[in-house]
Amino acid sequence: MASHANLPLYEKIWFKRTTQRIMDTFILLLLLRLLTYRVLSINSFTLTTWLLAFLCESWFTFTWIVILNTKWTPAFTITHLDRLLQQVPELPPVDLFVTTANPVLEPPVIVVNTVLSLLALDYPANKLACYVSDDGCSPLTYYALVEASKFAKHWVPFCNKYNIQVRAPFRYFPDVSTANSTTEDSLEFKQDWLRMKDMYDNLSKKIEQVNQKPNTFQTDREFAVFSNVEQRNHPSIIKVILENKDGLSDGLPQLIYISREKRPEYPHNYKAGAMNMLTRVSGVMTNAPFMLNVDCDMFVNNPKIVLHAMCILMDSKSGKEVAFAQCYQQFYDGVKDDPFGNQWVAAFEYIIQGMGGLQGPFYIGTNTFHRRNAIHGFSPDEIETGKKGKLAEETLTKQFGSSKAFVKAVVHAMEGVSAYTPNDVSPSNLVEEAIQVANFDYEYGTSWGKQMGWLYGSIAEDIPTGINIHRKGWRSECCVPNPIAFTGCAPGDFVSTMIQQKRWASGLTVVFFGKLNPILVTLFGKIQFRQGLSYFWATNMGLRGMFHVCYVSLSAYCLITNTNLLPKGLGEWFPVALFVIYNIYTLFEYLTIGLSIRHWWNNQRMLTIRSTTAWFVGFLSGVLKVLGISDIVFEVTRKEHSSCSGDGDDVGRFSFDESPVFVAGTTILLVHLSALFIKFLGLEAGHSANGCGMGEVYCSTYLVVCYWPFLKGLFVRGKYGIPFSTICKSLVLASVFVHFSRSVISTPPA
Ligand SMILES: O=c1ccn([C@@H]2O[C@H](COP(=O)(O)OP(=O)(O)O[C@H]3O[C@H](CO)[C@@H](O)[C@H](O)[C@H]3O)[C@@H](O)[C@H]2O)c(=O)[nH]1
Ligand SMILES: [Mn+2]
Repeated sequence: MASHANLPLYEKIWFKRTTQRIMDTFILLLLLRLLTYRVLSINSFTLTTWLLAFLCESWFTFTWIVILNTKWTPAFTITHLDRLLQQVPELPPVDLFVTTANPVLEPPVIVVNTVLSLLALDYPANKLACYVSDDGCSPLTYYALVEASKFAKHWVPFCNKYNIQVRAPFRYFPDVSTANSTTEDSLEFKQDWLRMKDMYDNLSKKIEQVNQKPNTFQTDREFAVFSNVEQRNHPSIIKVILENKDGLSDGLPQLIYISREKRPEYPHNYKAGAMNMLTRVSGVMTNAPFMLNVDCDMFVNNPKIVLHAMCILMDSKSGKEVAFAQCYQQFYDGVKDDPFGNQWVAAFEYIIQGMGGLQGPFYIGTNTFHRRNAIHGFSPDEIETGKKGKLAEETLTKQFGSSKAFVKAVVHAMEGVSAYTPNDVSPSNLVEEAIQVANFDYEYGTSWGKQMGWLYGSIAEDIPTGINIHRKGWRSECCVPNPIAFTGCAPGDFVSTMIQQKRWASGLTVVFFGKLNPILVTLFGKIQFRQGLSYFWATNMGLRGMFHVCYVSLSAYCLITNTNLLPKGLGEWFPVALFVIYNIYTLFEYLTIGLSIRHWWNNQRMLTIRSTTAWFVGFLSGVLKVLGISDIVFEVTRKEHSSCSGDGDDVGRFSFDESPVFVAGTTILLVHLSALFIKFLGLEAGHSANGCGMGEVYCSTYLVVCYWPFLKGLFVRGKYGIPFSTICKSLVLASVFVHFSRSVISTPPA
């Protein structure tokens, strides 16, 4: 037994994918070949065409190098639970954060299931406190949580007794096979199972009923605080729903509901604001050295996950520099073969795992275990020195705000995990202190959201928050236990997917052009070179969209004007080879990890669609925000009970709305259709000797094939059709493009 004493709690295994390296290099050589062609053929193009093509192709080549850099030295981690329990007899407390913002898009029954799965974690209950932040300030969400806490008194013991794996009831019960236990006490189990199912059905019915008749609340004293509140104008509301006063390890974790103060004239910084508030409120109440953050739809799929994460964060050697352990995101009931390209299976496998071998994965906003000290903005060295020489209280107040209780918590946290002592005052007696730190004016003049915590200014708060942590010298690790730690809800349709993509692109564009630009932080911070390159890739999503649109327009322009972009004749082989090899290779990548050909094609098609629409539009709105011309709001994605619950046959069908994203898409489609039309009818404007060849025709055809769902959308009315106004706008834009191209070519150079 004692032999475990000094063994590491987790191991990191690096591995090599040789085929991948060979193929990557080969594709890189072809890209370089295209670039050389471009450089050598400068005289056969007009200057603008040449310059644009050159810029785009250099950008694509550079992007390819950056991707290689991210993918080439992947690593995964193995955690040793048995060693943890022997080396760390006293497990550290963990605060659990759940954020919700909109009771309509995020139905309370989903939030409740996430919370139930957290309350039922396989970890000493007296070490867990679950904090729910409700930016929707919805009495319904609160009511659902209160009812769920009653159910939890039965649900948690049931899960523990039978060692249930999926502890979110709405995922557990529909799977009827769970009712058949193989153990001896199966009769008892069956009875318990039925009893629990009954209670859960009751719970969801209650929530549903109240959902339909919201005025039921007005009579109840407990809900009095919610009367007359507006979502964007109300004082802080904090309700302690469950308390574990006796500190029982087999009792229930504490459960606290919070809706922070909001005033219409003040920004509340969306999710980042909510997370910072949660950090403070939990600091005042329980101040656990580690915090888990999940979105309201990400329920626990592996009840031992906290133990796995603790193996990483509590490891006495390498664990010390780890600021956060990031678990993968996986989605339940995802539409088959990922038609909207939003399940990210391949991305996690290749990109996030690749970063696992560098300074560590990005912080992706959810399913993350954070070290409180890192969120408080300290670097690993500062923790060491802070422990020795005391930091002046004045400085701390300036940084963290005027709450004495919270500043005390910060100092206490710095003393380290082993010095942790639980708060002897129970949360319900600390509500007043907590309200103070949840109020909107608390952060004025402090460092919250600027130097520490979740960063403000970008609606994609996760990546910059991670950059800010990494640049202080911290590392991060992937935590990938089997079964997977959390599963959640991918956007169920095309419109929400595009909303999400646009939000990411605009948010990241703001980061790219800001203080946390990856090049700057690599030069001036402690971000390792290759990590910096990966961040460069992550934050330039919008810019990639811009270059993509530029290239796509260029190829249409060439068709319309009968000029060429790609080499002709014998030289045609290498763009074709590039295209074919790239596709075979990505297909191979998908097949290797067990995905289907259909899945691959859907993702390829969506890559083209989203980068030329949502990323491009996101880029434009990000630039407007950087220039101070307009602001961006966080649009929450709709979460559904089951993404397949939709309209039967229509699952996976593309829906559209009036968003500018679809104007961009429709315009591109119309432009390419006209270009092909012009080419085949021989209506090109110019008749230069250097006319366009087959390369441009292939490009346009490929694009139209990718855009097939849009083409269908042109001829359908209703939800699955492109709105008439969008078609009109796109027609105008497309005509302007065609007309402009033709007029350029017919005007002889001065
Ligand atoms: O004002 C707000 C807006 C959002 N949220 C919460 O933020 C979370 C993420 O929002 P969601 O609409 O689900 O966005 P996704 O695109 O699905 O989320 C991804 O992208 C976000 C950044 O754009 C990250 O914050 C998320 O963690 C990450 O999962 C949800 O729990 C929301 O309730 C708030 O708490 N307050
Ligand atoms: Mn989400």
